[in-house]
Amino acid sequence: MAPNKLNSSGKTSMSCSQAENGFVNSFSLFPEKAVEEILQSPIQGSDDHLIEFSEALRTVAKALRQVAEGKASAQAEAAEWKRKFELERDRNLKFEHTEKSCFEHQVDLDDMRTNSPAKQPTSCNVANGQSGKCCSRNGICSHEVLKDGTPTSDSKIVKKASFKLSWFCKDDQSDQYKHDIVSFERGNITTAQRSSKQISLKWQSCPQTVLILTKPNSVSVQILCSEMVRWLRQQKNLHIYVEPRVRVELLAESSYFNFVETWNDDEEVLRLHTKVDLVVTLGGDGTVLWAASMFKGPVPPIVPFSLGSLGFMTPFYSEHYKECLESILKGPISITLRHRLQCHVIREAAKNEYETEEPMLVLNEVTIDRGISSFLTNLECYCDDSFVTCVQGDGLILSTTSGSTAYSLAAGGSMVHPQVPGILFTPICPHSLSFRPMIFPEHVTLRVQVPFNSRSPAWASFDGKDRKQLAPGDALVCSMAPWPVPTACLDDSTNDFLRSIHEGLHWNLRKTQSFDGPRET
Ligand SMILES: NC(=O)c1ccc[n+]([C@@H]2O[C@H](COP(=O)([O-])OP(=O)(O)OC[C@H]3O[C@@H](n4cnc5c(N)ncnc54)[C@H](O)[C@@H]3O)[C@@H](O)[C@H]2O)c1
Ligand SMILES: Nc1ncnc2c1ncn2[C@@H]1O[C@H](COP(=O)(O)OP(=O)(O)OP(=O)(O)O)[C@@H](O)[C@H]1O
Repeated sequence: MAPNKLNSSGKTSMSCSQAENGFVNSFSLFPEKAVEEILQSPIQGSDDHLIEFSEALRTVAKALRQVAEGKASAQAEAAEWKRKFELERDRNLKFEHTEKSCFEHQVDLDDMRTNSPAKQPTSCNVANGQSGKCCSRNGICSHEVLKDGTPTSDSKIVKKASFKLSWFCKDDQSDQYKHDIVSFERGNITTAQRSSKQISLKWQSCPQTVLILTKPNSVSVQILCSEMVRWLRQQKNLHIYVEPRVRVELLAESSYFNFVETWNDDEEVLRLHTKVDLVVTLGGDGTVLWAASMFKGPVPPIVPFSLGSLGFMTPFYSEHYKECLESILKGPISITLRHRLQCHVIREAAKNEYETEEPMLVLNEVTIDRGISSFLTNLECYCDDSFVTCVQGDGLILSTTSGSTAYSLAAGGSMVHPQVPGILFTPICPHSLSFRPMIFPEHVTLRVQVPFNSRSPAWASFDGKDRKQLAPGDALVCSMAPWPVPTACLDDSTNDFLRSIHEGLHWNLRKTQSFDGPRET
């Protein structure tokens, strides 16, 4: 239930208006009216006893008020926990149901593979009939994330390459998984070893299918795309998927490209992750955002080639595409797991929290702004039901760390290494001198609510696209999505990130001060 809905049910002190950036007026409860009435009447006499008595009464009234406030807030909290528990239980029941049907589906697929051994990848345990045992504790196996072996429209089984993700550190060549170690020995808490090192992807069977996504209306991209398709087919014998628009372009060039596959409807796009081993993007950052937006669930590894003006997420040079793809197809690949945010728009008219529109997944950010309205936006923000602040200004950006170099940066937010899991909370032109940007940890749920008394609606946009109006009473709820976007690194996450801000932004570029001058003696 929305915090303001809790308020509107109006049973507790938490329903007080949050005037002035949410400072709660907690003096709305007067549990002992009788005592108050006595106190309201001015003390006429100057008798010491009378004064003492009235002070004692004041103390009693204060204590009673505190007790009543405490009780009301405990009741509200209990109601909130009960509500959360019920929602969670419903969700789990739904989830269990979905899991069960997925499992049954997977069992069917395993059966199909067992019955047609020629179609099984050789090096994968799952395909060898040990489903569920292939993923050791030392990494993440693709079969846990990407369900493979979905039959295509012509009933062929598409083999999906199996891979393993593991932590990798430069000075340790062993494939061992590193844990975050918290030691409680002798009461000392230490983090002895950090796990967040470079992530490495190792193919366990060869990639078979590549999806190529291209920036539209670019001749250089079109030329590179047809060259790359030929090379991948002739030299690597891969299955190639492209967008319907691109297939038309390729066929206009030559009927040779008849082997290139595409899709007919959105349903097929939703199943793409079950067929595609690798996604190649030819364009700028916008094309990477486009690629990510096509996958509403798990995302196959993306290899982003730079054909835009700036490229914060596109480290690969298109001139060297053959060498790059050779080494990517062979593996291992350094990977940046880019976190995404999952956004739900909750309409005031909805009957409950989960009656929402389709969730939107963003790789950069969700922006809530004033749109074409000239009024100040007024947005109430909550973090896990705790009131954060009320944004009064042009709007608010909730950004991933990958998006930290995009709009959030322009609005004054900090640049954050993309491997850091967090949600940036960056105001756009706040009309308050003290509103500094913030970063929340990954586990929180943020809620941005357009107050009922707002002068105008607000507008939400997702990675700069798909604008949605938020009327007074509507809210946007945002949390970390369970499906990150794995992008291949040219070098590693840190070097790629630093190179992008040096080359893309000329970050902290200044002529070095000369040695030739005054010196401290
Ligand atoms: N004032 C601003 O800086 C501003 C305003 C609106 C949108 N944007 C950004 O544009 C993004 C949409 O990109 P698009 O290419 O579809 O639109 P676009 O074609 O308008 O390009 C926007 C610019 O943002 C850059 N960009 C995108 N993602 C980036 C990232 N993660 N790090 C650094 N730069 C990045 C692109 O390279 C491009 O130069 C939005 O997600 C938003 O972050 C920025
Ligand atoms: N396959 C695609 N289909 C439709 N639109 C796309 C596709 N790929 C990219 N776009 C859109 O095209 C626009 C430009 O793409 P992109 O940012 O990759 O190129 P760019 O503008 O040349 O790069 P840069 O912003 O670095 O100069 C973006 O808004 C993006 O969403």
